[in-house]
Amino acid sequence: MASAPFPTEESVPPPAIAVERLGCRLGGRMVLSDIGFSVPGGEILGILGPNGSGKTTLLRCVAGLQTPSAGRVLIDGDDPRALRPVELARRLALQAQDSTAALGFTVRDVVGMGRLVHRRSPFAGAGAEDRAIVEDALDRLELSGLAGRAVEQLSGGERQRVMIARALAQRPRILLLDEPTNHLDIHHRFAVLDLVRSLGITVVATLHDIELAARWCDRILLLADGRLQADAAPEDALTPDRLTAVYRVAAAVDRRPEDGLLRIDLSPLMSPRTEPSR
Ligand SMILES: Nc1ncnc2c1ncn2[C@@H]1O[C@H](COP(=O)(O)OP(=O)(O)OP(=O)(O)O)[C@@H](O)[C@H]1O
Repeated sequence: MASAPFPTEESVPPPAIAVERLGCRLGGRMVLSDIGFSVPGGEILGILGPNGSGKTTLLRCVAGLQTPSAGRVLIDGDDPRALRPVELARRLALQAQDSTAALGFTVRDVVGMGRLVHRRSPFAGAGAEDRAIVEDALDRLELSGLAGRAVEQLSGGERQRVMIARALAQRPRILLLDEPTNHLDIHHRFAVLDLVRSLGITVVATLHDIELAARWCDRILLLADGRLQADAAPEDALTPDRLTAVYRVAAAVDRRPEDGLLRIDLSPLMSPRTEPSR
């Protein structure tokens, strides 16, 4: 009987992202210490943690925009800072929170910027395929009606969708999202996260909405003070005790009886000052 070849070390692909003993010093302070994890291709990883815990810095290290002070990041086995910018941008797109670089352009122009890394030369114009991909990204993010509008004339949520559309137009294998839902109304939160999941690509997203993250992510990294507190499936990472320790809130976690989705109820910790008087 013919047997399948046993995978050798060379034939096993590296994880899409590997982070090894990463440390990052900013302003004379270690804002990330001893962070290690890997992300297999196709996984959706959420990075959660309180303000200032290091989520954006970690995402910037993965994107090759921030040089670590210790350890390393590998994208498909390569150091992102050693790759040519165009090569890195074909593998990985970052949707950052800041959209100021888009000001002065129309929505369609900004989404079209995602195609620049695929041009054969910097002087080549957009081809039919580029234009089709841009229209598809506009349509998916419900932006077709705003395509001719200047970005500065958009609301915060519309602008956020433009930056996501631009990242999608880049057609990356890895998508890094920095708080992709913070300006979005509830319809667009679900729509954008469903859309991203449907792409089947590797995604790393920083998120503040704990329940949304629990339902959407395959795995959660929980950060506090620049250190990893958990790296596990949502139900194992987001335990009531851990949520209380990290976020300083009271937490109850259970599953909705109708569909088994995680339900996370958060409330302020009772202190003598906030306790209602009888
Ligand atoms: N350029 C910088 N120089 C010095 N310190 C910085 C710099 N950028 C960020 N920091 C500090 O690093 C820490 C981590 O910041 P980071 O933006 O990664 O946190 P975060 O978890 O994304 O926060 P938030 O939830 O508020 O967006 C914070 O204490 C922040 O003040």
